[in-house]
Amino acid sequence: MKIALIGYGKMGKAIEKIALSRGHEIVCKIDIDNQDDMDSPLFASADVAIEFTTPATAVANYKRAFAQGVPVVSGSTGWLESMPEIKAMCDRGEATFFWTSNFSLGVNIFFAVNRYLAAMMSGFPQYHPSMTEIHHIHKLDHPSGTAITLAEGIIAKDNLIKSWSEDDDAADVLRIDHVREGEVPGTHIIKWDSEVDTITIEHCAKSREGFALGAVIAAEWTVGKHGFLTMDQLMHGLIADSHLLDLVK
Ligand SMILES: NC(=O)C1=CN([C@@H]2O[C@H](COP(=O)(O)OP(=O)(O)OC[C@H]3O[C@@H](n4cnc5c(N)ncnc54)[C@H](OP(=O)(O)O)[C@@H]3O)[C@@H](O)[C@H]2O)C=CC1
Ligand SMILES: O=C(O)C1=N[C@H](C(=O)O)C[C@H](O)C1
Repeated sequence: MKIALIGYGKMGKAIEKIALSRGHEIVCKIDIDNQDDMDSPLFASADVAIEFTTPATAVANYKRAFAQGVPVVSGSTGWLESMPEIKAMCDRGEATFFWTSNFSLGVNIFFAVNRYLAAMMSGFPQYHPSMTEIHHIHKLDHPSGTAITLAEGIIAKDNLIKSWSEDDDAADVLRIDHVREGEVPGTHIIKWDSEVDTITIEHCAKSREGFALGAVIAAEWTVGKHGFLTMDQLMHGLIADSHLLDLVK
């Protein structure tokens, strides 16, 4: 598979390593100083572009790749207000796009566990949830995209929690705190607290390798497909008994 990398930072470099080890070819690397190469025939020759840049630059990159007819797999976070516009482009047949807040297969299992636990908690109103995400000091956005996905899972499954917030502790609100320290790759902790006990679930990434491997697997899966593609679809293809995932959708 011919891959164009858009963004050659921490994730771009981790993805390059995994992609080469799986026999793929990197046909071009776009970074802040050679963005016009996205208009080149070399970029257009890619089977897929993998985009990891910044909240401020991601959407313009997607549109530039779509204009060249190149499908995009992206993990950039902090731009979700533009998601309806990007989805509409896919629905009109103008683009092929795969995005997830977290490509780690382990995190996607964690998403399912989170939804399952939240559904159970609808029957136990004495428990109230809160979330903490911990990342490296270079991260530009908060809360993390992963924390937002986890929060959406809780809101969808728990009858009592109606919204999330970074500063509101009301009974029907899920509070999300963020911590920025050192070079932490990404940790997400959800606590369900009652008067008598606390139930905690946690996912802790040990490195960026899991994100990068998931992004390359998603790119392999995307080639030849069309429209708006999701990690849920990919996870259904990956686990032997996809009925298990339907239980916690
Ligand atoms: N979904 C997932 O699984 C994951 C998502 N992420 C998300 O991915 C994004 C990138 O993370 P990370 O690699 O750690 O960040 P980095 O800052 O290490 O890398 C971003 C790179 O993009 C470059 N860049 C900035 N603007 C442009 C542009 N317009 N076109 C091309 N390249 C550009 C930057 O260049 P320069 O440094 O010169 O500015 C930098 O090299 C973040 O939004 C993060 O939240 C991260 C990990 C996993
Ligand atoms: O910026 C990061 O590093 C990460 N960003 C993603 C997010 O915002 O959820 C995924 C992962 O946690 C690492």
